[in-house]
Amino acid sequence: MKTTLFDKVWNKHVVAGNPGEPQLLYIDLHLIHEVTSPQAFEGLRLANRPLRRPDLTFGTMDHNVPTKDIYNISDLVAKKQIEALEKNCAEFNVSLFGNGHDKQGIVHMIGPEIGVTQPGKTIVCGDSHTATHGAFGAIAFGIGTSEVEHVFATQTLWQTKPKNMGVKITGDLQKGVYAKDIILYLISKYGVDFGTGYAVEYYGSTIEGLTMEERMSICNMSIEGGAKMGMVAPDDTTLDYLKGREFAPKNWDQAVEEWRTLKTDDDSCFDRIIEIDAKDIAPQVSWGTNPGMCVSVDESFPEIKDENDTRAYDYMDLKPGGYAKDIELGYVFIGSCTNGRLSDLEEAAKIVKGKKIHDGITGIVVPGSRPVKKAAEKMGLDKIFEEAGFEWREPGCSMCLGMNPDQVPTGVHCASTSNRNFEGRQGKGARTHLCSPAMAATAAINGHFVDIREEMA
Ligand SMILES: CC(C)[C@H](C(=O)O)[C@@H](O)C(=O)O
Ligand code: SF4
Repeated sequence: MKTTLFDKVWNKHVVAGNPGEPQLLYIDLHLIHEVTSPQAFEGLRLANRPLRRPDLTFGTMDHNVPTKDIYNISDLVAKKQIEALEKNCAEFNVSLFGNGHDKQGIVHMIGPEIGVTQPGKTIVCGDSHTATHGAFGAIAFGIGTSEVEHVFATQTLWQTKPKNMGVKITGDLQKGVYAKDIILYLISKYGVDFGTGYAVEYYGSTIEGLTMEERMSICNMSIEGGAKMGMVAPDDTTLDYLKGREFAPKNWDQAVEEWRTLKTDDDSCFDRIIEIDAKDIAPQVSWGTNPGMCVSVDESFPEIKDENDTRAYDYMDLKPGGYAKDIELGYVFIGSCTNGRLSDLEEAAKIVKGKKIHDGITGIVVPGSRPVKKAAEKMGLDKIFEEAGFEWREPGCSMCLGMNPDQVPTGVHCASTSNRNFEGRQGKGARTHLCSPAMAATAAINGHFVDIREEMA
């Protein structure tokens, strides 16, 4: 029978349960961070149970860590969570990339970097952006703390199988349009719930032409479109990325042979298909308080349709009919698990090289992981950013969310390469505008958004 990539991976992992009912899945990789693991470890301890597969579990510190003075954690909750993770990983024998470790990074960066994120795996983490790992052709999704405990104890998880959706993107992207614009465009056009109840596979010539880092940016934000999982079928690009990484399979040829079978047989296997022509996508900027509230940079903000829109306009202090270029920016943040990878920093650095950030703009660049930081410094990117007036920081989630000292002040507008623009996301009263690294970098130089396509023409 013809099936999808998703079905193939799912079916290989079912341990118990019948189709149409919740099924027990075997979990190949469990990633953990300091925020959603403490209670799960406590549960194990109280039940006097061991952690079943420490060798399939990897921890990192990301959400709470300061990006300036990394060992000086003044927030008491943050400090407690960081210390708990350290203690728990030592006690349960879990590899931890703790504060200052040379493999430390945002949890969705470390898996691909060390090569544990692989095609055909089931990957979970107590974090909603786990779909990032689906870019490798894995089933990867976020779970809650009680599920984290279940995986600790059993290396399995009960799940109801979602339906299959294909998002087919074909054609060439315009110059100045990036993976981030693809996913923001998709969510703004089809809504923040288009993917609810589905596992989404991104495919088509545009996707095939993207690098792994770009595919990760797209899969990462599947959750902002309601889908718990986003996938791309493995191909030569995937293999090239993985080959030689620390945890890449030792029996490489055999693994590749199996990975080559991981693809959707044909379009008829999907329950729903969305088709997008890449040339229709312009650089995106969000104007409101969810990632679906986005416009093309040259398009005016939409009319008010409902109370959500009214509330969003009030919170953002913007009006229908306005334009992104007129937003008075105060902050620019380049980083996060969506756009804190080397190619994102390279793209932004190309734009700021030899220029100065605009008066009144605070700009910070935060590599998503220590390996990215190191690689960027080797290329001299840190110098380019610093000479332009940006702060160059230590890795972490940073200003993506207000769980650490990096926050946008109340009422200030921030051009941000992160993935969420909810009320208060970057700090109390902060006003977030989601965009690509290139758009954020140009905005920093100009003091407001500009159409990057014109700058590149
Ligand atoms: C703190 C964590 C549980 C949360 C998530 O699940 O995504 C965070 O990473 C986020 O991006 O909002
Ligand atoms: S960078 Fe942002 S989205 Fe990613 S895991 Fe951290 S807080 Fe969540």
